[in-house]
Amino acid sequence: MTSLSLSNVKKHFGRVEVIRGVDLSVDDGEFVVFVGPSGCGKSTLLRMISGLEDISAGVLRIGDRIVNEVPPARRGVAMVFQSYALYPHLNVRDNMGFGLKVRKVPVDERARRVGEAARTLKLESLLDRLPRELSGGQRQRVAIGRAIVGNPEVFLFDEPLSNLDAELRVHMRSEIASLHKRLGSTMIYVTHDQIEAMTLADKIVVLRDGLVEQVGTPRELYERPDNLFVAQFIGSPKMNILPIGSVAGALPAHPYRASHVGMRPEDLELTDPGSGLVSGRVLLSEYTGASSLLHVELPDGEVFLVAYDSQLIDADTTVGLTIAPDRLHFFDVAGRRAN
Ligand SMILES: Nc1ncnc2c1ncn2[C@@H]1O[C@H](COP(=O)(O)OP(=O)(O)OP(=O)(O)O)[C@@H](O)[C@H]1O
Repeated sequence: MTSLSLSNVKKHFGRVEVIRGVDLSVDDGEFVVFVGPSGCGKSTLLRMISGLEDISAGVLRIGDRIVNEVPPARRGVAMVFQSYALYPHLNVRDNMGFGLKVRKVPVDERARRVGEAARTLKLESLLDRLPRELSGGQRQRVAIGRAIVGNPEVFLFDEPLSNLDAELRVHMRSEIASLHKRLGSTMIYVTHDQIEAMTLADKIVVLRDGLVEQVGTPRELYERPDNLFVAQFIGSPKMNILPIGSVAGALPAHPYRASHVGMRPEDLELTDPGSGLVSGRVLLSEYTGASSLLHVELPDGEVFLVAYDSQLIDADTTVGLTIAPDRLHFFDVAGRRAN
């Protein structure tokens, strides 16, 4: 277990700067998730922490050591990849023990650590199988097992579940959460999946274009996004945003110098046309089981998403939309949170 910090960390590939000055601290035992649009630098940042990419500028500390120049094997980190990266010709036992063998850990110590990791990950009955004889979820468990046996101070996960089908993802997600609880290790995890980020993270880091947009707990990011980008990135379906001018007359009095107002789909309620904040025409009503998602076209052509109970509403019906005043998110002209 250990803490970790990045100070003004940068990365150039040739003349292109893809990580443009990141400051971040990760506490001992914390589960931190990196999210952000494709190409924003999540994997690059993770690979810089692991030592697979060098650091162009800034300082990376793991524990109280500066590790910029420390080779990957000496950083006390272990990385789990999306592609599993198992050796196809080695069985599960040897895949898990490979790193220990390279480090010349004695045979019985190796066997003990592999046995313990296999028990933790319920792989005991599979130790003699080759990777091709395993399911995707079992392969990923072996990859995690290989990380565990090295007894790392920090686990790094690069989209470890994205090759799995939906059901297995949910299952493995809960396994990773319980692994974190059991080991208490520091973990950094890259994902595209909002639910993974929201459910696993103690702290989410939202990246955009090589910079940190906001760091916070899932609840902080969801309930008080710092800016328009985070407001629209976190949450699915995403937050509806309107220029303040289009609803100014209907908004409750407020002291904010705001240029945009945001409303989460699940905070909106239907009301009689003309009586709410805005009115619009139902374009589409999508039934998703537990709830429906209404697409409502406002007079200026904006389409609002509204999460609604399971009842469907006919297309072309005109509806009013209302929201509790304390559920409104205000943003200033620069896109920063105003309330
Ligand atoms: N070896 C490399 N050489 C040049 N450019 C690279 C290299 N690796 C990554 N990049 C660029 O750096 C930027 C960040 O890439 P990175 O893979 O870190 O993004 P990401 O957020 O993980 O994306 P994704 O979600 O699509 O996996 C991208 O613009 C990418 O094209």
